[in-house]
Amino acid sequence: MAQSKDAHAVRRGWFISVEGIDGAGKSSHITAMAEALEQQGHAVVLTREPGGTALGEKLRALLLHDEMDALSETLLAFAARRQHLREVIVPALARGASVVCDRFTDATFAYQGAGRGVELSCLQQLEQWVQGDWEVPAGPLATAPSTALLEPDWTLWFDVPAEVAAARLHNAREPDRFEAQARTFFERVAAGYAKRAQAQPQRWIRIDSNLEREAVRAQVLAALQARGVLTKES
Ligand SMILES: Nc1ncnc2c1ncn2[C@@H]1O[C@H](COP(=O)(O)OP(=O)(O)OP(=O)(O)O)[C@@H](O)[C@H]1O
Ligand SMILES: Cc1cn([C@H]2C[C@H](O)[C@@H](COP(=O)(O)O)O2)c(=O)[nH]c1=O
Repeated sequence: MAQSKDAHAVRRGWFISVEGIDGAGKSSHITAMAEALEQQGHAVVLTREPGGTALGEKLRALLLHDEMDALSETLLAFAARRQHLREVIVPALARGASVVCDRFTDATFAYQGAGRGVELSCLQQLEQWVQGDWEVPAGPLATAPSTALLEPDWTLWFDVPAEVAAARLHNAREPDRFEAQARTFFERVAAGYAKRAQAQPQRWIRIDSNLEREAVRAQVLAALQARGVLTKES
């Protein structure tokens, strides 16, 4: 029987991003999430933004430690992202691996957009330039390769009040340039995430991170199981 060309096409893996204000507690769960995927037979690339490539890690050091204006921050975040897509994310998805990314473009909309006040139209233009021209196989949620913006299939958003996050970070480590920001900055960033989540509810998974670590972990697993990313035995 003749088969369509699509029947032989490689399907790409999951593209999952993880977001939240600094101190939300996401790092505590990302490795466990990647391990759970691996245990169920997925090849997984665990990576982060800014970073994930040699250039990206240099840009990360600048972003986290050097003073600069908000537009410079935005441009560096997108430059790191472009290289990350070229070297790591797109090749991984193309060979069928899943990508778990500690922050992606939603962080730029939340931190530089809502936090610093960079214009939405500027962020949207950069997003289109950086994420708009990749050819990757269809994702697990799609029936055909998409020519639209390359963005995560799922975004786990660790939501916690700014004062709880600040209390968690207090004395936890030497603060970087973002972690040293005032509470009001993180309230704006949190509102920025909430707005993004409201605009694209099909992609966003809100995790109530204002709970004991074990309860947060249970929510993460349940959310991924409910969406068929993980099977029940994880
Ligand atoms: N559920 C929790 N309850 C209490 N403390 C927590 C919880 N989760 C994480 N922490 C603690 O809060 C601090 C920040 O956690 P973590 O580094 O995982 O946050 P993060 O969201 O990854 O932050 P950042 O984005 O700044 O790296 C750490 O000291 C961690 O041990
Ligand atoms: C991708 C991205 C990140 N940031 C900020 C957010 C955090 O404060 C740091 C990264 O630190 P983490 O410990 O890895 O969470 O960078 C940003 O401002 N804009 C971005 O696009």
